[in-house]
Amino acid sequence: MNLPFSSIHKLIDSLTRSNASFALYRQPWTDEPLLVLQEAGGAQTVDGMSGLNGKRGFLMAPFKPGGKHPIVLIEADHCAHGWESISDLLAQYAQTHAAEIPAPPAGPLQPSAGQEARQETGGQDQEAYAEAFGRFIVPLRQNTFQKLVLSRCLHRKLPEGFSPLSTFVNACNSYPRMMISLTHTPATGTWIGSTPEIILSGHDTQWHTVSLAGTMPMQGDTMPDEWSEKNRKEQAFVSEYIRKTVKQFGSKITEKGPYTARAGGLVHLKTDFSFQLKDTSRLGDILNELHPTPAVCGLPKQEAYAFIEANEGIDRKYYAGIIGWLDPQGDTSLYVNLRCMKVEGSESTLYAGGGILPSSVLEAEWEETRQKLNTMLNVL
Ligand SMILES: C=C(O[C@H]1C=CC=C(C(=O)O)[C@@H]1O)C(=O)O
Repeated sequence: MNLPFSSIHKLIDSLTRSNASFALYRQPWTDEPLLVLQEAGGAQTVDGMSGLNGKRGFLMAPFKPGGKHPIVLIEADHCAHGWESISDLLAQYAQTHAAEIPAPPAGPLQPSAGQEARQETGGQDQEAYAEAFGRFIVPLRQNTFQKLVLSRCLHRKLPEGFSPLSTFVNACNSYPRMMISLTHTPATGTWIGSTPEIILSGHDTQWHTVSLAGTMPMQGDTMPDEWSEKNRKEQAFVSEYIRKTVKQFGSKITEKGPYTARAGGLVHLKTDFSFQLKDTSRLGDILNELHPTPAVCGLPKQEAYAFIEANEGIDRKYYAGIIGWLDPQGDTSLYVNLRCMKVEGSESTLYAGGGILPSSVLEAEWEETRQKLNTMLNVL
């Protein structure tokens, strides 16, 4: 994917410092950027996932919806696809909203060679992660939980001349299999992500979700496919949960997998679930049951949800939440917001987690989160 004209490039970057609400995204295996832009004001907030029933728009739901992190729906007052139409739309928008768009910062749009400030400014260090791992492993080994997902965050100083749009385009070019997004609303702030995990997609009666878990690094250009017992179990828990949930809502369920699927420099175990829905007016209810799947939370679900909030030691915000286009009358493509970062001022916060079972080993889990964090670090 190429960058748009420099004026549009600067404008998109400036919008991430304004009160505008927009989502720029690219679907897997396409080369076309899509823009959803709300005409004015903060995006609509929705009470609970079921409040999404019948609604249409670009959705950002946090891991745990609540006061500080609302479920947000960007209204599709304007939609465009391809840089040409996006440029036309944004040029018009800039004319009518000139007073609200901050001037671009002086200096180069893209960092020049050797300028990448790979400076860590904090986040969870290995010691804090080890302590959290200790808190998670005890109830797992006591069989209170079957699985828990432990996450961490990493703060990085942004490189000089950092451009959200350049990072978005870099991610599009580096990760053809993933859904890439650059989103901004006053309530959520700015997020950039590169996710491999669909939570719900489809149209009319034909619907799809996946169970994705278990991780190994790519071996050069080869996808490894010798999965450990731990990885298989970890993914089987997710499949079991999804199978049960899909049965509540859908019919004619078919399953394919588990098989090895690539996601950037990593591979995961994946199972596809296809099913039919009689009516699409309750997509919010389905999301309410599906989210958070044991790929990002744990089992039993409600207890794991509460345990993670009390013991993980980080605020996941919109990481491990839901991101994407919701349209009960048209096409829906919603993803779990993984391999993502929040951009704020001169800093970014990157997030990654991994499934912990009683047999988990601290060092291996830390290494896995490090590899997952590299997905976004590599395009920064
Ligand atoms: C929770 C994350 O990944 C999930 C998806 C695939 C594999 C996972 C794993 O192996 O633990 C996680 O369940 C993350 O990327 O932060």
